Amino acid sequence: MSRPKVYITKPIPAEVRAYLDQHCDCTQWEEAGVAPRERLLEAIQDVEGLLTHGSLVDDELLGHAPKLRAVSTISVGYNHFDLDAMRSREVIGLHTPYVLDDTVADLVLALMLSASRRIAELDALVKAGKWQKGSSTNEQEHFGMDVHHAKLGIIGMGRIGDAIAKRAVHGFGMELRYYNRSRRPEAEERYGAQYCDLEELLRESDFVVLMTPLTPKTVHYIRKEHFELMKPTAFFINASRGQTVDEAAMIEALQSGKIRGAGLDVFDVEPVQPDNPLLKMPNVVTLPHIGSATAQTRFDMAMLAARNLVEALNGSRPQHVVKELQSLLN
Ligand SMILES: NC(=O)c1ccc[n+]([C@@H]2O[C@H](COP(=O)([O-])OP(=O)(O)OC[C@H]3O[C@@H](n4cnc5c(N)ncnc54)[C@H](O)[C@@H]3O)[C@@H](O)[C@H]2O)c1
Ligand SMILES: O=C(O)[C@H](O)CO
Repeated sequence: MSRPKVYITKPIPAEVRAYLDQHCDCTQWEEAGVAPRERLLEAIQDVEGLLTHGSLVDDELLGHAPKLRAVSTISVGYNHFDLDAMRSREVIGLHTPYVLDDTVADLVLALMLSASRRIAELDALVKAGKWQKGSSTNEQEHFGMDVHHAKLGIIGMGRIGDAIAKRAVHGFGMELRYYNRSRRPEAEERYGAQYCDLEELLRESDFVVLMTPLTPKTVHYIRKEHFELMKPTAFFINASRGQTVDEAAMIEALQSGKIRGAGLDVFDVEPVQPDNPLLKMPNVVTLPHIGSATAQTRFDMAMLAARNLVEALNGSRPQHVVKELQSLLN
């Protein structure tokens, strides 16, 4: 039986490549980063499978790959898939749920703690030699806000939301509200979480965490009117996608003191532009989209994505097809 041809759009761990080589004829982008669009379009003319990370999979790309049957992304988010184009060309899309939940949840807690206890700001102060003699953590200039026993609101209570809830409630004794597309009785039972509407969540929470996927319905999901509902002492944490928030409205809310601070792993434009006002705000913690970026978790994601692709190409029923394309399996 002939082996399916696969293109890999970015360097992957040797062990994952060795696994793929057992099942497929692979070609890989060997340089740093991700294959640039033009090179990618040239490379996929003959392939049946694509292993990728964030490359836009749209009608143009699919038109360059007439034999393509499956695209497997090394991410749980798949907002870079044009689902209509994939459905109409019968190309299956696969992603990597579950394996990164704990790692991303750890980072969300780190953002909450860093923003509210001013870790990055005060680290910079100490390193700049500006820790004045006589000042101590008891002095008001270094005060922050408590995370423990504060009120947390999670928007998008899915796999990662659940892992955040576990840490926040069981570890930090936080009081939890959540807003989700549908109610999650198991989260209510496990964490004493209270389901409420978005407005109540924003009004009541000391920390608002946004964890929805980016879909046509969640573009600028959190906007000016939402920041206006939040407490002036509240922190806004975004580890979903930059476009789920109206960034200009968030900047205005931070500049005018409508909210106290923010912890951001994602931005409207990535890498974030150097002139973005968020980068000048001491009350905002900024990270370069590293939610899942530990060596073990990135390895697990790459291996899962490779297994997903092999399953899809060898005719067995793949487990991690994105839900909008599962009808292609029937
Ligand atoms: N910063 C990072 O590095 C990083 C890492 C992993 C995931 N993410 C992002 O986090 C997202 C969530 O991942 P997950 O595995 O928890 O996904 P998930 O599907 O398990 O959870 C998402 C939740 O959001 C809810 N939701 C969807 N649309 C909604 C809407 N319009 N209103 C209210 N709720 C809505 C869903 O019902 C679901 O419960 C990913 O899609 C990705 O964009 C970011
Ligand atoms: O969606 C994901 O898995 C992360 O954002 C990494 O890209």
